[in-house]
Amino acid sequence: MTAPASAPHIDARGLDVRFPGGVQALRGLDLQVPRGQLVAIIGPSGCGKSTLLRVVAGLAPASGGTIDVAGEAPARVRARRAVAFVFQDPTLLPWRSVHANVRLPLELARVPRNEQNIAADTALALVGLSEFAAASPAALSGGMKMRASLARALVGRPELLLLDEPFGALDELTRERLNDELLRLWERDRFTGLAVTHNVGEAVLLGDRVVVLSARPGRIVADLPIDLPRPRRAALVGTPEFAAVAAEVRARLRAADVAA
Ligand SMILES: Nc1ncnc2c1ncn2[C@@H]1O[C@H](COP(=O)(O)OP(=O)(O)OP(=O)(O)O)[C@@H](O)[C@H]1O
Repeated sequence: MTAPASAPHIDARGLDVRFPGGVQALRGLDLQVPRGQLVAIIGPSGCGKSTLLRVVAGLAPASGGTIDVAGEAPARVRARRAVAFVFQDPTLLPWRSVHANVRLPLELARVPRNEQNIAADTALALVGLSEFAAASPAALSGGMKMRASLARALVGRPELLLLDEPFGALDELTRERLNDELLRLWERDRFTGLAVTHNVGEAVLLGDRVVVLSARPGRIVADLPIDLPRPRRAALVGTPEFAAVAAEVRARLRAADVAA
């Protein structure tokens, strides 16, 4: 069953997550995300951001409330490979070439080999890694590994992309470049995206909205629309309009942290 096009792509209501040891990561979280929207999630350390992504991905169960993705249970969406995850660690398989890593999701989905190759070639070209298709992941820099990881996530054209602090381990310039690349990919595919970040500037640059979580147990304490024009690129970060929006987000984040 598919939800009507007007229904939110992600619909979490009263979401609770309590781990078996008793830690409550999320409490009463309500989040509705329309299809094609890019939402940045920010909050104090340990407030449940990764847990939220894991629940949306169908990798962890909710203990209370409801969560639907495209009108279905998240695990079903994962089973039909409509969701992709990008972590801080690019997790490339060292014994496979870059190309073989990128086509892996299609191989697992038993897509015909020629289609796998075409899609992997396209994804690698989009992230500027065509020349490294035959290389081993060990030959890539940190930024290039992350590009390969992005290409692998997007090779199957997922409806939903979950990003968990993906560029956090990279130097600032590489991070800027990758954010530009991510924005370009989103402009092409218009997937729905949830991006967890610790960086206020990154949240404002990427997000149609910035959702601020409270300290654990996480719930939404601010949901700020970001009305900066698109297409956006990292150069926007230096403008006064950007600085004003970022200052507002920073103030809300500080308030969430102090409330802890
Ligand atoms: N499998 C688990 N079992 C028990 N507790 C867990 C488990 N996973 C996470 N937690 C706890 O739940 C809370 C939320 O963790 P989570 O990783 O979602 O936070 P986060 O906001 O992503 O953190 P950070 O900003 O530091 O990356 C933390 O207190 C964490 O220790």
